[in-house]
Amino acid sequence: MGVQPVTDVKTPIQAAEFSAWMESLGPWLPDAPIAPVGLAVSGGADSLALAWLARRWRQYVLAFIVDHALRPESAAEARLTAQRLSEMGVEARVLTLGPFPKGRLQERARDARFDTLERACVDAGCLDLLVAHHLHDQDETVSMRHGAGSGQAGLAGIAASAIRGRIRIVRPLLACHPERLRGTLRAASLSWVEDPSNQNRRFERVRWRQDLTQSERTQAREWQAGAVLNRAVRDAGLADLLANEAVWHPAGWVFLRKNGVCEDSVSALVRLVSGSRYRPSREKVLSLIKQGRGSLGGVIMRTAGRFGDGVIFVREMRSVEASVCAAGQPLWDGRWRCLQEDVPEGTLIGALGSGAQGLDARRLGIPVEALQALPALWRDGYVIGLPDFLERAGTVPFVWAGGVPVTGENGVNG
Ligand SMILES: Nc1ncnc2c1ncn2[C@@H]1O[C@H](COP(=O)(O)OP(=O)(O)OP(=O)(O)O)[C@@H](O)[C@H]1O
Repeated sequence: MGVQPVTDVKTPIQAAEFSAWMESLGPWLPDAPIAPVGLAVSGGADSLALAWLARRWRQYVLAFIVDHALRPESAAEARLTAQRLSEMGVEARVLTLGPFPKGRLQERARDARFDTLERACVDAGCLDLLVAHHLHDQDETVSMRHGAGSGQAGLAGIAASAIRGRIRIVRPLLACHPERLRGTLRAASLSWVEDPSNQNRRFERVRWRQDLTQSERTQAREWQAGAVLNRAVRDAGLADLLANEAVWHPAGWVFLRKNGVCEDSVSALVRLVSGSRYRPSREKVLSLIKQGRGSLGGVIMRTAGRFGDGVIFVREMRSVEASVCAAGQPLWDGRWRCLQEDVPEGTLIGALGSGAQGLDARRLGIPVEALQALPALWRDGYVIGLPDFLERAGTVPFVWAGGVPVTGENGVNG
């Protein structure tokens, strides 16, 4: 999906045009009530236009409105948005967030919003969630990242399609000028909510939005297009290299043959094994390769020894997350999800750690560090459930749920 010509930015978007954008981002499940397509709707012009267009594209869509409860009027705005959606024939659910800890408000609000949206999508059977980022959001992101010295990965900008946890986030409007979205709503006589924080220069993004000139936006689009191409070529090379040189084991660790050690493979594998959404910095990756072993981003890279001629990547015990309550199938350590439906009250998910003592790592074919960093169900200081792939009695289903692909994140981009 390339940038569309913006000769007349006021021309409303037609249903056929939107459908063509959606087709380019498929495949999609059949249009059925059992698996509606999710819509993230704030009530602003962009996401309301998205909802209106999406409803013309298919019958079964389900909108989620997150009320951050940070302003006194937000609950009423969320209700008003739900009503506007219902008038367009779009069913809507309001998700109200609890209070936030102080500091880094925008970032925390965004993370909490996505976590809540992901859970709501899973509950409602939505595999895909559409969000309304548009061309100007992309320009601003790329310009901000360029200003901060980002490399090619960052300059590739916001992805049109990306896996986030258990769902796929899709951004069909990334190549669309925001004026066209407002024009679309006006043509359909629809109103929207203006969020005052979108004008607040205290936020860095708002300053970029207001200050970018047309030629700076054009420049940002050139950087982004170049970076997307560069990323696609690097990704293809990396996928090839990993297919030939790496083995990813079900217990969450990776073997990489000596020939396969390079900046891209180490960076991707550190991120994969840690379950982090972020890549380690380039300098740190290069220094780790130079040393040949060490710890980076919560992952240990060391000589593979009995596992072959290369290195292994294992989750570092001292970096694993503290135990979490096991009820409700939570994600633990950004890596594992326990699918056990009923767990006794007071059960926790935590690292196997000392609970690995009775297990023979050598016979299981797992490095000791990887074994200790596996998840287990704990109750009153005792292990009551091991992951099922260890194939022992009394195991419980744990699945890898890092939700971050090793390559191909920016495969489709605006
Ligand atoms: N409170 C919210 N509830 C649901 N989805 C949201 C919410 N806030 C943002 N989103 C989704 O994330 C996208 C990008 O967020 P951003 O904060 O840039 O949007 P916005 O300025 O609120 O734009 P919009 O005009 O779409 O409302 C939105 O277009 C929308 O799809």
